[in-house]
Amino acid sequence: MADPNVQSDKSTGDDKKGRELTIVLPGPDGTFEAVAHLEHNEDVAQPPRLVKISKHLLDSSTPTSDDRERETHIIISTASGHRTASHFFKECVDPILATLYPSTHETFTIHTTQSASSVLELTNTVLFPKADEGKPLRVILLSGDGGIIDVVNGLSSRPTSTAYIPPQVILLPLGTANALYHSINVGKENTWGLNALASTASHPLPIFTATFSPGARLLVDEARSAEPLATNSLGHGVLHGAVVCSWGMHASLVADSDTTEYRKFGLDRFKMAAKDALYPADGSLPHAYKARVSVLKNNAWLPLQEKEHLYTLATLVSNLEQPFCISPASKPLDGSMHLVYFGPTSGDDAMRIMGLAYQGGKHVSDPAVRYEAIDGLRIEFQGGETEGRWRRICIDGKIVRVEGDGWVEVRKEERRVVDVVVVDGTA
Ligand SMILES: Nc1ncnc2c1ncn2[C@@H]1O[C@H](COP(=O)(O)OP(=O)(O)OP(=O)(O)O)[C@@H](O)[C@H]1O
Repeated sequence: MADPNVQSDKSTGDDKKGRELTIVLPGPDGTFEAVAHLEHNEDVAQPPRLVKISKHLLDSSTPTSDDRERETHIIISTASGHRTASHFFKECVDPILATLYPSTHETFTIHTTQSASSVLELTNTVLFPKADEGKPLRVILLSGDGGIIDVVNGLSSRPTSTAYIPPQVILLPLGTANALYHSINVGKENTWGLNALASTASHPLPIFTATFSPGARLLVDEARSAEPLATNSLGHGVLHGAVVCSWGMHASLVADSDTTEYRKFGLDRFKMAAKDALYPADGSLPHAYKARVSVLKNNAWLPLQEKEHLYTLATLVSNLEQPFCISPASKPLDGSMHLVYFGPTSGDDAMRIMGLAYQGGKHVSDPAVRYEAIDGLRIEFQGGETEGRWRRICIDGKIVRVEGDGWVEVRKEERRVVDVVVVDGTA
């Protein structure tokens, strides 16, 4: 899927070969276009550098649209990924915004995170009230999946009025995995979301709701403390997601690798934690996770026959990292939910299966893997796991520990609380 407004220049000198990126951004009023010349970082996990930005007037003298009505908020999540969001904003995003929106960019409000709860607080206190009174908002989010999930949860936490307008969110992938960004832009050149800065096309973000039994706690501060969840009218804990709900191997490795120490290794932290989980020091097999697992299809809950499990994952996206295709049948923002499942096996076999996911999602054809479209997933522990570490559920990177006889139930959510800005009308 090539974007005609994005060019990778591979014809320059050897040292820069393949590292240049040119993005043509149509001015929002149709009278000019901005051309941003960038240079990719040698480390592909690091954002590009803006070399030059120029502006060209177009022949058309009739402005096509004007986006002055949309109030813009910029969220810089300082601790996401390699902690480069602030630098990338100052050196790259801000000059592009100044060129695209010369008369309004100074009115854009910049929010820089101060703590792990900053995005949720901002959403609750600023974004939700404005959206709920019908103010069109644009949110430029420099973060990983955690940032958008906090926005989604903040906007979903209260009933909305009839005036509610879903904020438009522009995702700039400054986190580690950036699953949502890479799934929306699968197969395209990585522009770090910059081409979306000039787009007004958007698509509703499909989300799911995870409901938890009483006593379930959100683990925070590297699992040093546990907090209660927001609750629904029945008093059950609730968390919304747009990417993944998992239990077993995937949830454990996300949880175990979410420490400052592991985070220094970027994406490799997941592989390092996977090795630790799959090859226990005493030489035993990976843990066989015990619970009753059911899937929701056509309004009926169907229990799996297996009583022990290794990998249980429901996802709304295709890619959990850019090269890690967990669900090849998922199309960008299509609202489908897929189950990826396999039972207890050796560390080598689990690594082999996961390796296939890095080959364009070939694992789904492996006989050991169950892969199907579902509408929901339920996990009931029924006292089968006495240790809390085997009852950790991952919702888009957040970890919730469920009680010994507790449960979690995940369903696709009908509500749409944010729209994601897309380019060319395609997701
Ligand atoms: N100033 C800050 N101090 C403490 N925590 C912060 C601060 N800014 C952001 N955070 C937290 O850091 C975490 C960053 O998560 P985020 O998902 O954005 O990045 P990531 O985990 O590197 O990427 P991904 O989820 O895509 O793998 C979030 O929990 C966020 O609340």
